[in-house]
Amino acid sequence: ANFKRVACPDGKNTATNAACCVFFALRDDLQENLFDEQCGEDVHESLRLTFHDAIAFSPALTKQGKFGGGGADGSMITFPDVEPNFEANNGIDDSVDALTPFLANHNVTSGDLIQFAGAVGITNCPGAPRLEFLAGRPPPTAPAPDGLIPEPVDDLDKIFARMLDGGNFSPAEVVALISSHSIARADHVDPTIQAVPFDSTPFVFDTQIFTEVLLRGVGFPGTGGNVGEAESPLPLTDDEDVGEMRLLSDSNFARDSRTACTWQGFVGQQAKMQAAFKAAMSKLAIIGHNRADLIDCSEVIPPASTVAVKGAHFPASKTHADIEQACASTPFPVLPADPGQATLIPHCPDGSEDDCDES
Ligand code: HEM
Ligand SMILES: [Ca+2]
Ligand SMILES: [Ca+2]
Ligand SMILES: [Mn+2]
Repeated sequence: ANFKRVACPDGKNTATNAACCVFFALRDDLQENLFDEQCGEDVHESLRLTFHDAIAFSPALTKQGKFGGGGADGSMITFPDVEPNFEANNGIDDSVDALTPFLANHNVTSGDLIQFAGAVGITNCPGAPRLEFLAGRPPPTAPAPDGLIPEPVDDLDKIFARMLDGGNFSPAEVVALISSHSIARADHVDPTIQAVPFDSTPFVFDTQIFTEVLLRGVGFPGTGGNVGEAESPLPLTDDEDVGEMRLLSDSNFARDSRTACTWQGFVGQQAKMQAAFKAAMSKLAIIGHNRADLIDCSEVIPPASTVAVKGAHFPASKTHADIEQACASTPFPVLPADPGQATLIPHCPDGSEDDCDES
């Protein structure tokens, strides 16, 4: 092996492989001009885009002689008038529009840009692991066909089959990937409210998503009756501080006998969740490619956030009695409860209620 580092043309950095050099400036540009070094909306939407670009890949379709999509190939960005218009990609155009300008100033492919942005972005989120980043995805050849993105209304048989076909993911790996919903807010599930968080800490990559989705649902934030939505334990809403939303699919993962124990097993287990998410993301990020064809540029990803993360807890007004135990073999762990009445979930990463221009 040759351990000599190459000097990058920027005169500032060295790299294990010359192919990694372009990513240093891209990293700094993304952090300064898109993410603002925060775990805000653009980070969340970039992470969602890593999934929607990658999972649109189907060996099952290829076997039928049809084009099954190119996986993590940047098709979402290169053909912006096709896949972003599919119903299951509603809202993905925000991240496509945000990332596209970076291609003008950085010599990278759209497929590399998407996975790189996701990995860089989540380093702004307390609690998130540092992901692997491999470079060298070729440009996409065509947009993926419709129908390959899981939707919250889909039953679990359908979601598990799609995730197996698309990324060779087991149900346990699907649950690990849902850690991403710890830094996630819905803009399009309920048309009357935007930036509706899936847990009470949408700017922290913690295990609250696994804790809170197991709480008994009591109502809907905004309006009821939306497709793919289940009742939430914390629907309290006040203006921009919209209450928590639960996706029907997340509700099902938490309660289905195939995944309930994996789901509960992440409650309060931050390091275990981080490791499982990182491993599953390593598979997701290279769907449609051979690992051996890519170059490891993980060194360009910033270190993980060192901001301390509060341990798993019941949000104020909730206790162990509100848990709907679904794992048959292991009792739900004992957790502390925040005191007092139910509180609103802040709309902004800095904890304020408005003026952060994040929707
Ligand atoms: C497998 C089943 C999944 C379903 C049914 C699903 C569904 C959804 C839905 C409906 C939204 C709300 C979109 C909106 O209305 O704005 C959402 C948001 C999000 N999803 Fe998923 N998702 C799944 C898996 C994943 C995976 C595997 C990832 C990443 C690895 C991911 C990352 C995200 C993120 C980060 C957001 C928040 C985006 C934002 O805050 O703007 N999801 N998901
Ligand atoms: Ca794609
Ligand atoms: Ca969270
Ligand atoms: Mn959003």
